[in-house]
Amino acid sequence: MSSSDVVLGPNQYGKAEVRVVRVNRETPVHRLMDLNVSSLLRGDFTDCYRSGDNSRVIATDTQKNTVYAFAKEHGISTPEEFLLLLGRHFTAQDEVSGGRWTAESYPWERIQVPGPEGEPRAHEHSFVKSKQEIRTAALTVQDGVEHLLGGFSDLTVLKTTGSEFSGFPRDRYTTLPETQDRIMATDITARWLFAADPGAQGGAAETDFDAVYATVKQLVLEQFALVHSLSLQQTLYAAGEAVLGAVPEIEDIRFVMPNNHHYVVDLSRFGLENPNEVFQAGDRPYGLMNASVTRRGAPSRPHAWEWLGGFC
Ligand SMILES: O=c1[nH]c(=O)c2[nH]c(=O)[nH]c2[nH]1
Repeated sequence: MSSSDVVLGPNQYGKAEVRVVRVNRETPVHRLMDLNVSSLLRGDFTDCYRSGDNSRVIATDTQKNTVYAFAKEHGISTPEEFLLLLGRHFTAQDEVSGGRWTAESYPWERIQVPGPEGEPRAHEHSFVKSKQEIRTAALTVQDGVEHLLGGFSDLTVLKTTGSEFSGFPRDRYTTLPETQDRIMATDITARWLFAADPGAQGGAAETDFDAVYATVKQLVLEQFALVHSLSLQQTLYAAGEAVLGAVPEIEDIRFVMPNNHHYVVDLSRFGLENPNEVFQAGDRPYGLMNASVTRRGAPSRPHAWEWLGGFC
């Protein structure tokens, strides 16, 4: 095979998992942002891969330093806005035509301490990590277009009733009994695509990313609780539909939901009844639901989702 028979395929490179903690000390009530940021650049880096020519390679170390310098110079208001700053900075450079910038944001809450009258108050500079879920953001710039995703991972929820699964086809390998009452539990990972260029031309100022985040999380939790579920798929769709109905800035929301099975333990061996009270929490295997819920007619924007493991 001659070297001309081989070509470099799609590629990106950069610094993964830059851990940056930004303290805002403008007032005695400090604010804290704790992020894990990755920066991956795209462009014509063929000569680097094929002949070791680094003359167009923005060092991954420089990318890391830029994250820290931007945290100082611009602060970190929201993960989405921080990624927009990074993406625009790098794509303004000749060598870079696009890229992918991602962030995980770890939530900290103020520690509650007794106030002067003994009532609880939020401490100014002491925090406790809140473990409910991790907020995420991802910005992809491809062919001059920005694709911005908000999201969260591992929002673990469980309901002890209000979930059924029946009516499915049976064949010689089907053993699962139909159930009208079961535990339903999942770790919800979601990403939502903002309508084209929410960050363009002052658009970032118009989109309140924190408010969108709070609304999406609340709606997803509400639907999980309130929908009498005939399947996890149905619950997933209801959550997506509620979000699209309430948040005009979002045009597509995608979920990854494992079905964290809970098996009713057979206690009849011990002469005991078990009317859905004692369960074995399953580990593996687990059901897995991946789906997107999209506005009809929304433009297809596959670049937003490519290489973002798990989302279809
Ligand atoms: O909500 C569910 N959806 C399924 O597709 C499925 N399949 C299964 O075995 N249990 C369940 N539960």
